[in-house]
Amino acid sequence: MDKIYIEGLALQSLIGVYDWERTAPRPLLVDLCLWADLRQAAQSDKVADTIDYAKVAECLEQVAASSSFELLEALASCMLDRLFAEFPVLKVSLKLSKPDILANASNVAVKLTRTRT
Ligand SMILES: Nc1nc2c(c(=O)[nH]1)N=C([C@H](O)[C@@H](O)CO)CN2
Repeated sequence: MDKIYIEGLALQSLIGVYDWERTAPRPLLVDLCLWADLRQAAQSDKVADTIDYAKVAECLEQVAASSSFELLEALASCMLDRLFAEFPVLKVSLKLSKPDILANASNVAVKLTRTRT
């Protein structure tokens, strides 16, 4: 199956379990793989025949900016729900990273993979 990738998408969201995290939006990173049938776009060379990755990025930015979850898992799940609702994707794998939050780690992340039911 064909795939579209977005890697290192920088977003901001109010997210975290603890009070000290909930005073200001925090930088997050998204790595995304979308499974879709890209044969028509490959043939036509028209953006209207594919999933526009710029529109996908806008969608994720909007979800992140307008939400205030505690857990990365919850925000990632909300993002997947929006992607399935707004784009003809067959399967999505989304890694959501929260860099520089743990003293002795450069990054923490969750990765969710879902197939359209
Ligand atoms: N599995 C998770 N564990 C934790 C999360 C999370 O989102 N998923 N979040 C936190 C805190 O908000 C963290 O960012 C700061 O300690 C802790 N564990």
